[in-house]
Amino acid sequence: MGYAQLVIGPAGSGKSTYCSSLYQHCETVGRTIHMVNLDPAAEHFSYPVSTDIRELLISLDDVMEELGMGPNGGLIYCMELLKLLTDPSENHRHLEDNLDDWLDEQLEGYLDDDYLVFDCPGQIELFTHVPVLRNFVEHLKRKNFNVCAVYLLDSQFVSDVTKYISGCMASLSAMIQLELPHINILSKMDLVSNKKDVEEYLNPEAQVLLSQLNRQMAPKFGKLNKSLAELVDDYSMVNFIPLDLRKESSIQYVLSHIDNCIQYGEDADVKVRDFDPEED
Ligand SMILES: Nc1nc2c(ncn2[C@@H]2O[C@H](COP(=O)(O)OP(=O)(O)OP(=O)(O)O)[C@@H](O)[C@H]2O)c(=O)[nH]1
Ligand SMILES: [Mg+2]
Repeated sequence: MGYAQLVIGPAGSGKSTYCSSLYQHCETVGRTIHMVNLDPAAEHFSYPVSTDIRELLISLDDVMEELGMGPNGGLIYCMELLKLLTDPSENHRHLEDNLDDWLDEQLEGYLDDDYLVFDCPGQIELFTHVPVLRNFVEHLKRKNFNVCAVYLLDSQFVSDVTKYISGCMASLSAMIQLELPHINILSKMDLVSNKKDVEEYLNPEAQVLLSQLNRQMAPKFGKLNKSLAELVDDYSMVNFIPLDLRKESSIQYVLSHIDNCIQYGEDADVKVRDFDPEED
């Protein structure tokens, strides 16, 4: 049995920074995690990468140059290639392996109880309707991994109810597409000066959302607002944990939620030193 976090969320929401802080935190408390880069466009890392998808892929630069694609379409193409590589062209001969074979090969390098953290690209298509990430997850599950989706949303984007709702919808579509245990995180809390503005969205009441939406939007949206507020309420898992990377206790809190989701440490003798939240 292995354990894995799939770190997803919109571009720039703080996924790689979270990965790096998580890695440092685990070093501090004497816990081993392995970092996997799934972003073909990534260039610099502030954590040691133990598995890197760029070894398998042609680089995003090549795709953009050879096929004349832009960065977003190019990246989706890169990720889709992982599945399509049954017939690699002359130029792409090193792409013969498909994703599953590559993943198998990589996973052989890990031990039974290892804990992997996958830093994903930020193209929202990848976890809303392009099947590649879903297939990837299915394969991890077949390999006996307990996987949790960790969805990051930038706290700067929940400053009002309409932005909050659209953030929820994106998270919800990832939840539905991936069908994984799912933790929502509100990232970059250090940038929020008035915590009250954000607090009401951490665990919101449908009624409050509805009245705020109605106040802000034209009357013709009334019916839609009601449905949206109910939807967010029905999926009561659409709530958010705030994350402030300056605070070890905040990282620890988020990590313990995720661990709980994937049942990490329930039966294993987990080597975690006692943690003192006062250290921040
Ligand atoms: N103040 C602050 N800035 C942050 C935090 N997390 C990330 N950032 C900044 O936000 C920007 C994007 O962060 P990344 O970690 O690269 O975001 P990402 O989600 O990996 O981005 P993509 O991989 O491009 O989708 C960078 O400039 C980071 O320095 C945070 O907790 N606080
Ligand atoms: Mg990143």
